[in-house]
Amino acid sequence: MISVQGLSVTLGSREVLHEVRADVARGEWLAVIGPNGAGKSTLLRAIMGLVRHGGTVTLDGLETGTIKPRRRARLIAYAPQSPLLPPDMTVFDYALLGRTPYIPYLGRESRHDREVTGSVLERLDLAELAGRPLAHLSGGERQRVVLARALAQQAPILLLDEPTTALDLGHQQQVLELVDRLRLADGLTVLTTLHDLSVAAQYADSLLLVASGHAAASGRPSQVLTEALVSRHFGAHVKIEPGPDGRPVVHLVRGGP
Ligand SMILES: Nc1ncnc2c1ncn2[C@@H]1O[C@H](COP(=O)(O)OP(=O)(O)OP(=O)(O)O)[C@@H](O)[C@H]1O
Repeated sequence: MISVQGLSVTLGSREVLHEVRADVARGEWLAVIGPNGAGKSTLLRAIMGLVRHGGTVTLDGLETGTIKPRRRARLIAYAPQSPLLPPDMTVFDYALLGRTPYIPYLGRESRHDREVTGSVLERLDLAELAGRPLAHLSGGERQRVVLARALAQQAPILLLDEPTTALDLGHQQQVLELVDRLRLADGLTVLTTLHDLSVAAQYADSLLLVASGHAAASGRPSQVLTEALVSRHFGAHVKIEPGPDGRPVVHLVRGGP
């Protein structure tokens, strides 16, 4: 569904990504992990066509450069890490922007568009805030509104850049479970960056470890999350054990590195 081949990005005079390769099959969840500044967000932005890049990105077999914007918006939804939000726009109107690819030129949103938007807000605990201007939200509420807009788009590919950083534990679980349910029910293909390695291992089918702009490792969570790789690329001293479901859980070891 998503195929990235030989992807390189230069920002300013620095090559931020070098020949990165990634494949995500329909209905799969790939989590991109890696230290700060590794190039994770840049990878997502390149897949979205928001930064110039070398190499190819294909979505559902189509090279991104050849997809018309409206078609692309029906194919892929993207929730950036911290987008600029129009302060006076209400939560509902902002989430409704996700329906733009379905609204006819010079037309208005349909009842169905409003229903989809309302249902996404409901599922993200935002229904009560629907009329609130974006400037009057907490950081975690803002983050969920950005996600609501992406989910309202109902695209089969979902790109989420650090979707849970500002969320409390309950809302983290709510968001990740919702994405997982949509993936299992509708065959959504999910690519997300995640800083919490245990969470990434728990939800994703496979992990891509990006370090200094290179794909340093990829595969099943237990193949990528080894103490040696985490120590080498994150400079962290950790203990990794299988959790109750057999997937790796990463513990920080006090006193290191
Ligand atoms: N416009 C720019 N010009 C030059 N360098 C840039 C530019 N934008 C980002 N970078 C650099 O590109 C590198 C990759 O940034 P990116 O945001 O992709 O990292 P990341 O892995 O998502 O990091 P984090 O975990 O901190 O969010 C960083 O070193 C960053 O400083």
